[in-house]
Amino acid sequence: MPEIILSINAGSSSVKISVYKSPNHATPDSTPIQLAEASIEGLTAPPATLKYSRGDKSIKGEEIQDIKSQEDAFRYILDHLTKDDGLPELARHEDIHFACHRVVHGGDYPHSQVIDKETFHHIEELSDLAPLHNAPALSIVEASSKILPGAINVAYFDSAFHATIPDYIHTYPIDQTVAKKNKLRKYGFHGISYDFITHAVGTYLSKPTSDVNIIALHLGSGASACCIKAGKSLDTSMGLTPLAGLPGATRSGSIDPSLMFHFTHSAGKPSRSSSEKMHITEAEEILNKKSGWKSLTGTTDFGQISGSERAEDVLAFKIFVDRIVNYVAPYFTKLNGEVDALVFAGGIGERGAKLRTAVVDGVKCLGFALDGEKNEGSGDEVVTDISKKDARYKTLIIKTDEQLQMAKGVLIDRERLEREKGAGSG
Ligand SMILES: Nc1ncnc2c1ncn2[C@@H]1O[C@H](COP(=O)(O)OP(=O)(O)O)[C@@H](O)[C@H]1O
Ligand SMILES: CC(=O)OP(=O)(O)O
Ligand SMILES: [Mg+2]
Repeated sequence: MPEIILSINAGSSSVKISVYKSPNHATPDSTPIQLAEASIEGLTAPPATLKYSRGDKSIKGEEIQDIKSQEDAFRYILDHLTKDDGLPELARHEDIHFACHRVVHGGDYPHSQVIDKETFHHIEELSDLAPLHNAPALSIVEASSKILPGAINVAYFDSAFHATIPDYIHTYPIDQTVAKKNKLRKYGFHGISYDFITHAVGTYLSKPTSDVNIIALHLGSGASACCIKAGKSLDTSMGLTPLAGLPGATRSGSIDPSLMFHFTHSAGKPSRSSSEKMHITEAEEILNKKSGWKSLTGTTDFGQISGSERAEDVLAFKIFVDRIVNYVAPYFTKLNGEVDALVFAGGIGERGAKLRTAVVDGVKCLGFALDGEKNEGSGDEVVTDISKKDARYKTLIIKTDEQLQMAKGVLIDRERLEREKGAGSG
């Protein structure tokens, strides 16, 4: 019997939820059938907006009030889905069999986990290392366990895709006794998206994923770059936490680590937003929540920044381009120049034509070049080739879909997940 899968992607500025039905006689190679997709965006730039699509019905961006957190967004969307008469497959909460949750920091977990008390507690312990993400995702898991007691709640980790990064890349050159004891290493994030992207490029180029070599850029409210060699993560720009690497909506990205001690004398003190469940210092608060585009321009909306000629916006735009280019060239050399494509994904990567133009211009000496018209007009396809005809290397836009990647995972791993659910209190 077809089963209903709810796939929940809690980002730092948005919650995206898709509803799927498993096909009849599903196998691990089957693709879940999407019934509806809802998102609430702009959590860091209120009012939040709702988008919804089901068949031909769509809501393009309706302003909604009083949605202040990822949990509010989850409850709102679930209510919207169950009340939609055109979605009879999900009329009651009991109709949902699997609820997939994107969890950004999964520590050493190499793959998805059914969320029982122990897993929940372990993810909670990692909250300090993903202050914008793990706690909001867990608030959704808690709500989901109460509202959907019959569903199997599964955590999919952003960090898991990067388990293949070799030790000389994931090790920081610091005292190894402390590093090992406190598990201080590069983990990397946006992995569910990079997994989707790797498969999409393989399908597009008719290659097995194990032959895919790409430089992928997931650019959203949080932004990162990933060097994917033979279908596996070789390196990525985020680190122990999602703060490292590229700047984001409210995040500084990499800076000189000494800077904070000159910025404020209370860098090491607990921040006011620390709670019993999450301990973060003043420094972490400033660099995660009060930096990035917000600190430079006053807005977290990169769409607004790219369309403006204001000096602050132009500076923010140039900083982003500079930091992105700083990753593309080294990753190109790590791949020995054997590159299938440079890939743009995420809210800014998919919608920011001007940013793509500037980034590709910054790496044109490597052999990348854009077709101006294709770059302006990407449609609904999963993969859009925007490279100039005679470019040495391809440039692609990929509409990444973390929700679909998680739902596919359910069909691949369902036996293990059902076993884990049976073994634990799930
Ligand atoms: N036309 C556009 N050009 C550039 N950036 C855009 C455009 N539209 C939206 N964005 C940006 O996309 C970002 C959100 O990306 P998304 O990947 O959905 O976020 P999240 O990190 O919460 O998952 C926001 O900074 C938003 O301003
Ligand atoms: C890991 C991360 O930064 O995620 P997001 O871009 O969704 O905030
Ligand atoms: Mg995201």
